[in-house]
Amino acid sequence: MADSAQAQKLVYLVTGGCGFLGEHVVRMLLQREPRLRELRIFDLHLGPWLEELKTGPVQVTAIQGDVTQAHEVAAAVAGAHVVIHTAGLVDVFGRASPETIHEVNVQGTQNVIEACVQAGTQFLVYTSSMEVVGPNIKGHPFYRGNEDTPYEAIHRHPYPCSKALAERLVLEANGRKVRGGLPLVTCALRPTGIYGEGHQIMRDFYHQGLRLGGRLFRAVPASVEHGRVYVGNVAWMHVLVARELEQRAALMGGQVYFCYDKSPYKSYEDFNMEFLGPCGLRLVGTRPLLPYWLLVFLAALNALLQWLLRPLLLYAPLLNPYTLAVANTTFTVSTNKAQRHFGYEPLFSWEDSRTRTIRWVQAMEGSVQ
Ligand SMILES: NC(=O)c1ccc[n+]([C@@H]2O[C@H](COP(=O)([O-])OP(=O)(O)OC[C@H]3O[C@@H](n4cnc5c(N)ncnc54)[C@H](O)[C@@H]3O)[C@@H](O)[C@H]2O)c1
Ligand SMILES: C[C@@H](CO)CCC[C@@H](C)[C@H]1CC[C@H]2[C@@H]3[C@H](O)C=C4C[C@@H](O)CC[C@]4(C)[C@H]3CC[C@]12C
Repeated sequence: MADSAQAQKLVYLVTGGCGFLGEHVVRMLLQREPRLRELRIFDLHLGPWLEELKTGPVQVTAIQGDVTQAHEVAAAVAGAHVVIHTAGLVDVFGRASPETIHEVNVQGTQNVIEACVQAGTQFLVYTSSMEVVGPNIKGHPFYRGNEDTPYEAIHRHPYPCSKALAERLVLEANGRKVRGGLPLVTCALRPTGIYGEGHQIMRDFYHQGLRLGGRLFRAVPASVEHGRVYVGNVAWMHVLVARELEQRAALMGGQVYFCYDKSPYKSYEDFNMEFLGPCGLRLVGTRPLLPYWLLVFLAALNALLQWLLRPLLLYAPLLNPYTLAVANTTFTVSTNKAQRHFGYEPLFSWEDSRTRTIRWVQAMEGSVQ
């Protein structure tokens, strides 16, 4: 008992800790980081599920705050040993303005970096995204690439632009002296499309399928591969990186790592059917039912309607020119950098990841099961 009390000395802060990924990171830290004394969870919106965490041996501190407010971030970071910065505005549907996306994702990240420097916090893990690399605006495929694969990363959409800028800030901050004179050690994790319990877009597809009488209609060719990774494995990578950053600062500082596991390479829609199929949905068509030019036209129409209706209401359907381009461009990773640098192995097998996700869909309100 005395040993474990002595070992529990670290204070972690997770920004965005109430989001889809953030909640998994929080729960994973509590399960798998024995050195934790206090876990601070910082988010714009705090979830009620946090209450159940407060009865355990680790002090759980919920902080309602906004990453764009430097003083709120500074107060949350003060005294923390490690910051895991997952907070972000994930918007590829035109819900938020480009300015707001920039403010949250870029200025928010700058605030986190400055807070670490001022507070003397030495370890910062940033949740980046595959979109920092691609797909690019030219629609070039990225086929089973790794962190060193040459690729023309050019973006126009506010979300990938903001993630790329924020990632650069984090990597450039590696080595800066924090209060007390020690160097800041940073790194960035780049998940591909995350899936698993709590995934809002999976929920949207499921409900859309139910509304369409248990059917979804194929829009993307089955040959287009889209990288996916299970949320539990992404969370586990964050926990491992945070743990190893101190011991392997010279190797890991300033590095980027794609998040990967054993999830199969498939098209976005075929991959979703791995979970939605067993829950009673059917994907109609072995080839896209509509020609590509018509989808491009519908996506452009949606963008126009969004613009026209903006003064009256928010029209933000799943299909727009950007989401169509992403879904239609092969982007998959094949790498072992995380295994080589910090011993990462996926914690959840593909079978486990699939079963857990199916159970979650089945438990959803309105489920056909
Ligand atoms: N979902 C994916 O497929 C995916 C893939 C790659 C990278 N990412 C990255 O992972 C991170 C988490 O994404 P997610 O899918 O869990 O999204 P999410 O929207 O579920 O979670 C983001 C969290 O950040 C919080 N947040 C937003 N603005 C904030 C602000 N101004 N101040 C404080 N908190 C704020 C939100 O309240 C939310 O809880 C993001 O940085 C995202 O860019 C996500
Ligand atoms: C053409 C439609 C017919 O069914 C399908 C549209 C699917 C899109 C809504 C999604 C296809 C690829 C997704 C993105 C990808 O998985 C990676 C992402 C990175 C991450 O940082 C944020 C989420 C996302 C942009 C994700 C969003 C939804 C898609 C564009």
